[in-house]
Amino acid sequence: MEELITIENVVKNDDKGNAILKGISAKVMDGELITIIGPSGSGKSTFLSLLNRMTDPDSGIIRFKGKNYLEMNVLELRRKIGMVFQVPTMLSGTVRENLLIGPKLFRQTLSEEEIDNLLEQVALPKTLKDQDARTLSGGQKQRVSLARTLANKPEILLLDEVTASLDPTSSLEIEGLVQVLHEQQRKTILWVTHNLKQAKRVGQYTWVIANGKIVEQGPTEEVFENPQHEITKEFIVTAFDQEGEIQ
Ligand SMILES: Nc1ncnc2c1ncn2[C@@H]1O[C@H](COP(=O)(O)OP(=O)(O)OP(=O)(O)O)[C@@H](O)[C@H]1O
Repeated sequence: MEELITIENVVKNDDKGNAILKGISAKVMDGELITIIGPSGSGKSTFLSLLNRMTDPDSGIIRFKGKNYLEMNVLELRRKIGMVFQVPTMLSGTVRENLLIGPKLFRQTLSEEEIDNLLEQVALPKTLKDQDARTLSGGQKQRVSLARTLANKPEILLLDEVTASLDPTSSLEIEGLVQVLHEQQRKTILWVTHNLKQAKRVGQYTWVIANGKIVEQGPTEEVFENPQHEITKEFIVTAFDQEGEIQ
């Protein structure tokens, strides 16, 4: 299995120089689905934003297939490593126009067949193509947002709380779509979620970020069933306790 992303001792400070991420090292192998969990404010979103160069580390190196991020063209990198956010932002225009935006940056377009195919991947009817994207429901917008990222044919998908603002049904539907992308297209996925049940359900591997460090990483089942680190134990037990089901 190929090593896609290599993270070497990455430090990221806030504007005042306080460390948000305090030396993170990790590897992402081709085809993995990694769920990233951890207490609120621990640095999960900051970590993910470094991986598609929305921001750069203060020290340390991130590599994609061995190449230093800083030596890569940003647009090209974001095309290969796509990101989907908690709140789907639709640009003005139809669903079709929203899907064409990414390829347009590279002077490319999508055939109607490719558009239909993208809509099919996110389980939206073709008939939505001509609808104003801003009139869609929250769940539909998140599907378009996912399809818009997929239009760039990314090798890696970064998902930042993508189901957090959806109702439980839409959330499970998006979850299912992502799992299909992973299983059928072998997409590599890093998925930050505060929904521990979701992290447990979908993850192959799970990383726990606490206080700006990865304090635990391993196969998802092991992390949940037999956490090694005190912070993880407390975090998982407290969360499941609140939901009324310690396992
Ligand atoms: N641009 C910034 N300037 C200053 N502080 C920041 C900035 N971005 C993030 N932080 C701080 O860094 C810490 C980590 O934030 P981050 O959003 O990465 O955490 P998180 O684990 O994703 O949290 P949550 O689960 O609540 O979304 C927080 O204390 C946050 O206030």
